[in-house]
Amino acid sequence: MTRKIGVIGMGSVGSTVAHYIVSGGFADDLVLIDVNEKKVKADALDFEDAMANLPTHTNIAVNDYSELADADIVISAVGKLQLQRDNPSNDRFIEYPFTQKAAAAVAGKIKDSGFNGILIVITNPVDAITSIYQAVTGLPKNHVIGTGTLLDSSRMKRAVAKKLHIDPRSVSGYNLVEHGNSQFTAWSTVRVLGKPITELADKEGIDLDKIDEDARMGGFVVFRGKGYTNYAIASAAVRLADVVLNDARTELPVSNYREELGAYLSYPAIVGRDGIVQQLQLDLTDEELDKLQNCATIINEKFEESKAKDFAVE
Ligand SMILES: NC(=O)c1ccc[n+]([C@@H]2O[C@H](COP(=O)([O-])OP(=O)(O)OC[C@H]3O[C@@H](n4cnc5c(N)ncnc54)[C@H](O)[C@@H]3O)[C@@H](O)[C@H]2O)c1
Repeated sequence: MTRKIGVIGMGSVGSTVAHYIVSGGFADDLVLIDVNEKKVKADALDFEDAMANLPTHTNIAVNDYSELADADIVISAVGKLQLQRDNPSNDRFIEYPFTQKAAAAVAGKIKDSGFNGILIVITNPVDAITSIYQAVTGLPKNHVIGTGTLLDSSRMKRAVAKKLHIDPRSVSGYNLVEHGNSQFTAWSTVRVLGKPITELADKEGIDLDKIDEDARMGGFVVFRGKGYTNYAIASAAVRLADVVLNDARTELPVSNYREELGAYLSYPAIVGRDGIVQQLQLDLTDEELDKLQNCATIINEKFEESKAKDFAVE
């Protein structure tokens, strides 16, 4: 069975996603799409020039939506990060006036291609944009997934792991709800060194509030350093794609539609070839439950305000 992935939007993020896919051999066929034809063609040629020195081969098609008809996965990295550079705000909604329209247009083309796989959304503000992609493509809700707080959770793991001088993969637990300012680390879910972190924090001198803030603002620290972020998000998106391709049924904190909260938001789910195959129910503390409800309300309000639902296709 061949593995086919489409990447739409070849800016800093999309081109890093594509490079990771090509260099890691995650797909047999790769479709690259961008309105900036010069850039996407140049990237495709650059990848093909890498092929002779790579361990695996990838077939690459450029700017052809019809190629998505039989793709397993499409990844949206469409965006306009210049808006963030022009208006430094620490708020991912700064891109929304552009991305809501771009996502709706791209989603229409994905739908017209006959694509029937799993759509992974990176474009910010990711929870609201994931809703738009689902509404316009009409794909089942469990087939449209935002990378959500998979990235923020890995930022939290990095901060905890550095404090304890261990591998971030030896930290488990989640940042929840919005890939944005209302997110929070659900400390009741975080375990390390075989214990709940809440039992270790005082003894090890770990300031949980500071790490929570670190995870929330980590992206902006990287952004201020180089004007974009790419490696960590590309790793998260390609991991998610690989979990789908392998039908791995991995527990991941990704943006998925939670019926009881009426929104796409990050909450751990089991992910496999059929997208979100099982939704989890965490035992959160009362304080965390309050934060969760508050974040869900914020996400819903922002989505309503934007009139993004106008993009829904009946
Ligand atoms: N979810 C996350 O954790 C996360 C992390 C980092 C970045 N992002 C987001 O990912 C997106 C991409 O980031 P970036 O730094 O690569 O931005 P960028 O501005 O460098 O690149 C965006 C690309 O999208 C292309 N594009 C725009 N409209 C398009 C359309 N209609 N069809 C096809 N291509 C189109 C542009 O030509 C450009 O090449 C942004 O929205 C950014 O905020 C999300």
